[in-house]
Amino acid sequence: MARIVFDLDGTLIDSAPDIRRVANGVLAGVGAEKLSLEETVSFIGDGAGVFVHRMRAARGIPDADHEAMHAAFLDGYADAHDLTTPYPGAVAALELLRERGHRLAICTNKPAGPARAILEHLDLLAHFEALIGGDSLPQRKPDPAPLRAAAEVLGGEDAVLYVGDSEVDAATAQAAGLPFALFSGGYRKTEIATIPHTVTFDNHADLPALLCGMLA
Ligand SMILES: O=C(O)COP(=O)(O)O
Ligand SMILES: [Mg+2]
Repeated sequence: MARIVFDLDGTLIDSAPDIRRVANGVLAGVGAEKLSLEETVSFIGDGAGVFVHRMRAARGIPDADHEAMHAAFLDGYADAHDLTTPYPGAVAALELLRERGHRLAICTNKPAGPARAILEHLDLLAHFEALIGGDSLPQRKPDPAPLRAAAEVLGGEDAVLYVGDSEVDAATAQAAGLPFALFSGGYRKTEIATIPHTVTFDNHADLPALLCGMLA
């Protein structure tokens, strides 16, 4: 048995199209050019505030506009659901892990409200006993505190594994001293070989066996 903590965006769900739609609504509000999907993906990973900062930088929008754009972004984020899908095999993998008695949690840099809302919308929230978002603690990933907090909420003595898709997730697991499973098909920005990981996978159907191997 293990405590298995998952990242969310780019790991369990392909949420970039919804994030892009929200971002483009905010950009339209200030008369700026829209983001491509590739740009959107490249801005994801460090939470909503950093996302807004990166999109402003890309469009030359001044710091003075940050507060209003961040607020508008969070507003739209609250029900950004329609274009988001779980990765193929992810739901079955979560179900199997739970059947086997593992305890699951989420540690994401997405704000906790939108993270909870999208999981509820996809009927996945009940799989997770804990959810730590990018705004749940004063620290966010790659600080190890949110990952440790997610594991602590699960409680018990079982081993803790982290599953994620990005450089930030790898750094977080390293800082926490925990094994890390890297999904190669998410939103990473660099080559797999340069991202520290214990195992890597490109198909969620392989995840239960892989995680079992990490515990052996
Ligand atoms: O919202 C973000 O920037 C990142 O979200 P993630 O931590 O679930 O990948
Ligand atoms: Mg991610």
